[in-house]
This record gives sequence, structure tokens and C-alpha cells, in this order.
Amino acid sequence: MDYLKGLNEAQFEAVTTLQGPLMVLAGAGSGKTRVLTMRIAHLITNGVDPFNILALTFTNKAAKEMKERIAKVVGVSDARSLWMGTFHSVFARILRSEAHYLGYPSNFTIYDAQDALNVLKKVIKDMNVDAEIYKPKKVLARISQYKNNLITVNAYFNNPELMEADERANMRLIGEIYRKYVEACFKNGAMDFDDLLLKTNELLTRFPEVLAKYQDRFRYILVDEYQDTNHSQYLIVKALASKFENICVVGDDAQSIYSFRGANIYNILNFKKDYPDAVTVSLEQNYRSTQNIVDAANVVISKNLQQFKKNVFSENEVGEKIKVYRSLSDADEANFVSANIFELHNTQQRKFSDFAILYRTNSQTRAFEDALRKKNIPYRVYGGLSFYQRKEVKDLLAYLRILVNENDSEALSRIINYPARGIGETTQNKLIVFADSHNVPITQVLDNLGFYAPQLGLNNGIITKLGDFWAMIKAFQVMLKTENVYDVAMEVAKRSSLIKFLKEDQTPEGISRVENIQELLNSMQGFIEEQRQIEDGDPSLSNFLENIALSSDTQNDKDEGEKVSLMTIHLSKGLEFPVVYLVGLEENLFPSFMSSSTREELEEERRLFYVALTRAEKQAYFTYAVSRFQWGKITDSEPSRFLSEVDSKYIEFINPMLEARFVNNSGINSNIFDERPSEPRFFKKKEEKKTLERNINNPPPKKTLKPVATAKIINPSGSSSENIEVGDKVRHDRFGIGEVTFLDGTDPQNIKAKVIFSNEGEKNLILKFAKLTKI
Ligand SMILES: Nc1ncnc2c1ncn2[C@@H]1O[C@H](COP(=O)(O)OP(=O)(O)OP(=O)(O)O)[C@@H](O)[C@H]1O
Ligand SMILES: [Mg+2]
Repeated sequence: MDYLKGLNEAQFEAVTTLQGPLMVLAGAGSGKTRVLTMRIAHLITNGVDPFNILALTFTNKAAKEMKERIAKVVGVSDARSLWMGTFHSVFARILRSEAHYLGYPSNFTIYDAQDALNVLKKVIKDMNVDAEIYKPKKVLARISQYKNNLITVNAYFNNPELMEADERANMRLIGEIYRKYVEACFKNGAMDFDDLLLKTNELLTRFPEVLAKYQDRFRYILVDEYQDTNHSQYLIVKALASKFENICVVGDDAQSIYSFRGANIYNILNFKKDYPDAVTVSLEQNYRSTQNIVDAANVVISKNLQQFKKNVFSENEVGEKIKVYRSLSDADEANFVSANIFELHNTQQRKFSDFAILYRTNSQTRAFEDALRKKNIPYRVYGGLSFYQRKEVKDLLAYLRILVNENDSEALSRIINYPARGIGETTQNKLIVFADSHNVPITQVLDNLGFYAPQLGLNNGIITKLGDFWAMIKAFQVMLKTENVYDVAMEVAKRSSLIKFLKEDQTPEGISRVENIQELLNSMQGFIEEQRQIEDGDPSLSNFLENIALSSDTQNDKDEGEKVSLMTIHLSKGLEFPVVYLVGLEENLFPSFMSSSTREELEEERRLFYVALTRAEKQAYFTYAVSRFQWGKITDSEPSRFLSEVDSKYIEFINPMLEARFVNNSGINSNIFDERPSEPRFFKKKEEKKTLERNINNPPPKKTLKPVATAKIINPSGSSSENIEVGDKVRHDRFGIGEVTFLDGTDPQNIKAKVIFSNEGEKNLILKFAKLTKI
């Protein structure tokens, strides 16, 4: 049993204690996930049928990696029969088999956040309530909160406290909206993400025979990242484990970062209460990072009051200090990072996949993408707007969804008149109202147009158009019975005129839309091939759609390889990279301005910081900018408080100027980052210039600090058109007429202009976005 050899004593205990409840509560990089993986291998080696093991991971990617590792120990076929995946994917699979218990079709659609929002918007509109008060995103978050706490519509209306709270918040109608939203989803044969958990709970509580079946099946349950389970997930695990109590959870309270999604840190802290006989194992040695990184991370997290004290140490090399870079702007920050990656790639033979750029919010991505592209560095952005959420991709998917689930009215409304085929909103509304008042699904009306036509109040021309549309959908459905998903999707793309319509737009954006459709079709071929290789592979369209709906974290999986990873800190949990850039370390950005008002919120931000730093194996960089283009304008920013919380002995400054100030101020945690944000940045030329000159290790890209005299107006598409100069009169769509007083920057993509508008006063604009016209 070679796989046991590499474990330390505590890890060995956790891996080989196979029966009864077990918890591993330990710091980052201490081998929790490794223990979980090896424990599964050990269970199988000891004769447990993999069919009886359920392992729940935080991402699909983690599940895939764990499966591969287990396969190395026990062989591919045993690893294949494991039930391993995210909560959502595992429970979607169970719900499909048992959907009839809940009155759902087994081919139910899974709505992503955007689909859910669309349905909710319609509900809000139909109810004629004020969308300014009942902001759809806010309402959806509230509904999600209810669902994750198992507050169904009925439970809501039986809970005066909740209703009163909503009433006080001037949101009296939330309950009614919730009810209508749930009804709409049910009618559409659809579940949103939270439903996958809520309905599983419902299934297991209402139908004891179903619970018994899965209790017997899942004799061994293992959960990674247990600190981020929400109440709904907690109850599912508890119910499933209650018969055999062979449950192993691993986690780290210091890495609980999903409270905004209902994660409950007490699930892990109360494990001992739930299972008084539980064995608890703590792991103290961090195998991932250098001593410097581990010690720095420990210092920061120790500032949190609410945490389980843990000892974490590293016996790896001491390692380099964490390097801090202060940049002038967001573009400068991105250029520094890309130049640094380029250099380490060349001088230290680092692979591009060794690097990760971690940020607090998705909107920070763009500057880094631009900078990496300029240097031809391959990269991959995780999360954010995934490929499958792009409009054109969703449109084609909506056609396919209708083929599988006709009742999916959200998909139907997307495509019934797209590309335009003369079935306008009035017609659609008439159809909806008619179907509602006769209590039949719209599809039944469409199926029997001849019969219903006289009552619909639509003219013959429109009836013909509706008939043609529906006949086309029916023809696709027939085709689906004999042809594979790729051929059907290709036919849909052509016959629906979607491709033709997209091809009419020959702008770069239009062309890339066609390419995306092509890419979607390619991915179907890949899917068919993949399913062919799996023993019980299922190449059906519904399986394809389900994979997509649940794949938000592993989009474009084929797209791995030698690439720099860009992702939010949230997505980086559990991962590791030799070199990590933690960027945008500024007050109001990280900690986020939304999350620094209470101590609880701040502590969660600090845990995020801890997660980010502990992703690094060998080198960590912190960067921040003194001014940043945000919310449409350039704003000054202050360094993040987390920077000053890292003990000074673990860091080193790339800008020597800061180092000098630091020496003068020495003393632990003296706030060397306390710069006055309002310092006018163009007046620091001399100082900046010196800094650049003395900056030997990492020469940032050359910068002309003198204002440039002229600049080209750049279209958003990147092509430049008109010259613009200081003194020019210009027009701006929103601000009106003004005069250019200052131009700054050498990168044509990133030239900033100061313009004094006659009505609006002075504005700092980025030419690329400002769309100024010279007058
Ligand atoms: N006993 C060991 N000997 C050598 N390497 C180890 C040992 N235990 C763990 N590692 C390695 O240390 C790294 C961190 O392990 P792992 O990812 O399992 O930690 P973790 O506790 O799950 O971290 P996180 O809290 O970030 O999820 C991995 O590269 C793993 O292979
Ligand atoms: Mg882990």
C-alpha cells in the first residue's frame, strides 16, 4: 500500500480510520483534500464497493482530479463507479431518477442564475409591482436565502416574523413574488440551483423509502470544504449519513468564505455535537507553501476573533519574501504583473500554468487580459461570464432546451421570435394569457393551433407563422430520435436561421458570435466522443444540457494547458500555484466596500485574504494601485488594511521608495501604506522617476510621464480614428461639450484625458471608452 507511505502520522490516522464519524479540521495546505482522496482509495482497497461511496467536492474540477488520483491506486473502473461531484451535480442526478415523486418530469431543465432572473423579472412585471423597490436581483437573493434555509413558500406564509421583517423593509410582496416564481418554475418543468438542494431535502423528508434507498446506497460519505456548506446541504448530508454514520468531513473554518450564499461556519464547528463519538484529527504541517508564506498567512488570520486556534507550520524552505508592488494605475498594475510573468517564465523556466492572478471582483479581469494579450501570454479566465452564458450560445441552447422540455417557457420566449419571424410581443402575450385562462400549457395550444385558432384572436398570417415555427421545432424533435446531438444542433442552427442572422453582422463582435456558435457545436462533438469512451456513457441531449448547466466552474475544460490562470479568490479555494499575484489590494476593493462595515464582514474578507495567500507555493506578490478606473471614472485609492496586517518581516518592496519610508518608520505593523490618497498624482514626477530608475529587478514598461501632446480617439473596437489634442473642443454623449485640458499615457489603448465640460465641470476620461467627437 504505497499510497499510505507518504502520509504523516495524523494524516495516516485520518485515512485509515474507516468506520464512524470523522472530522479533519485543519489549516490550508495541510493535506485535507489529499487525506480525503486517499481515504477513498483505502476504503476501496479494503473491500468497500465504490458504488457505496459518495464524495462531495466543492468544484467539478476538484472531483475530476480526485477521481484521477484514486484511479491510480484502485484502477479506472472502480474509480468510475464512485459517486463524486459537487452537491449540485450529485443531487441533480438523484432528482432526475426520483423526479416523479415531486411531480417533476425527469428531463427537468436546470436554470442558471440568468434564466432564474429572467423568469423572476417576468413575474415582477406581471404583478405590476415597482421594479425599483423589488429589484429582481435583490429579490432573487432573498428567495435564494429562503430556499437555502429550507423556507418554502408555505413555510414563509406560516412565519409571521419573516413576513413582518419584509414588511418593515418595505417589501411586503416578497412572499407573493416568491410564490409566483416557484409556480412559474414548476410550470416550466425547471429547477434553479437552490432547488437542487431544496428539492433533495424535500425528497428525503417526505419519502422515507427514498431516503432509505440512498442511505443504504451511500454507506460512506465524504465531504471536502465542509466549512462552506449551507444549511440545506448540511441537512442532506446529515439525513443520508444517519443510518451508518460513516461520515468524514474535512475543512478549515479560517477558509469559510461563502456566507453570502448561506454557508454556515457552525456546520463544521458543531460537528462534535452532531456526532459525539466523532474522531477529530488535526493536521498542522503545511506541505504546500514556503515558511514565509505560511507564517505571513498565520499572522493575518490571527487577527480574526472568531476562529478556531490552529497551529500551522511549514518545513519547506523559508523561501522568498512576499513582494509588494505599488502601481500608478490599474493598467500599470496589470503591465507589471504581465511583465513579471514574462520575466519569470524566461529566467526561471516557469510554465505559464504555474501562475495565478487572483482578484476580489470579476471586473478587475479586463486590465490583466489586455496586458497579457499584449505580451502574447496565454491565459484562461475562470468564472465570470462563462462561455455558456453568452447570448448567442444561450440562444442556441434555448432551442435545444425546448426539444428536451417543451414546457420550458423561459426558453420558448427566448426563441419564439428570435431570429425575428413576425411573432411579436403582442402575439406572445395573447398566447400566454389564453393558455393561462384555459389552464393549458402553451405547448398544447401550439400543438393544436387549428383547434384553438378561432378563439385566439390572431389573424391568419400570424397563425401560419406560429404553425411554421412549431412545425420546425417538432421536426427537430423527430430528428433527435435518430440523430446525434451534434447533427441536430447543426440543423437547428441552420434551419432556425440563427447562423444566417448572426453572419449578417460582419463586425469583429459579430464574427466572434458566429465562432462561438461553432465552438458550441464543436463541444458537442467532444461530448459525444467523451461519452463513447465511458462505460455507461450517455450521449443524449439532456445529458449534454445538464453537464452545461452544472459546469459553471469548469467551462471549456478542454481549454487547459500552459496558461496563466485568472480567477476570483472565491474560485481559487482548494487550488495551488507556484506563483500567485494577489492584486488590487486597496481599501474599498479588498476589503470590498460592501463588506467592511461590520466586524463579521471584515473577518470574512480577512479569511478571503488568507485563502488567497495560502494558494501560493513558492512566491507571492501583492499589488495595489494608487488610482484606478472604476465606475466610469478614475478614482484614487488607498492601500488595503490587510497589507499592513502582514508582519513587515515577511515582505519586501519592489518600489524602493516605499522601502525607504518603511525603514524610517520601522516597528511592527506601522502603517507604511498610509498614503494620502488625495495627493495629486501628476505632481510626483520626480519621485516616481527616481523610483523607476532604481528599480533594477523588475523594470516596469517604459512610461512617459510628460503629458502627451496628441492622442488618437480610439473606438471600442480598437481602431483609431481622429487625432485629439489639448485645447480641442469635444462632444461627449452624456456630458455635452467641453475642452480637453490634459492628456496622459503612452499606450494608445489607455490614454486618459482631462476634459472640462461647460455644464458638468471637470471629468477624467479614458479615451477608449469616452467616445468623444471633435467639434
Ligand atoms: N504528507 C505529505 N507529503 C507530501 N506532500 C503532501 C503531504 N500532504 C499533502 N501534501 C501536498 O500538499 C499540498 C496541499 O495538500 P491539500 O491540497 O490536500 O491541502 P488542503 O488541506 O486540502 O488545502 P486547502 O485548505 O487549501 O484546501 C498538495 O500538493 C499535497 O499533495
Ligand atoms: Mg483542500
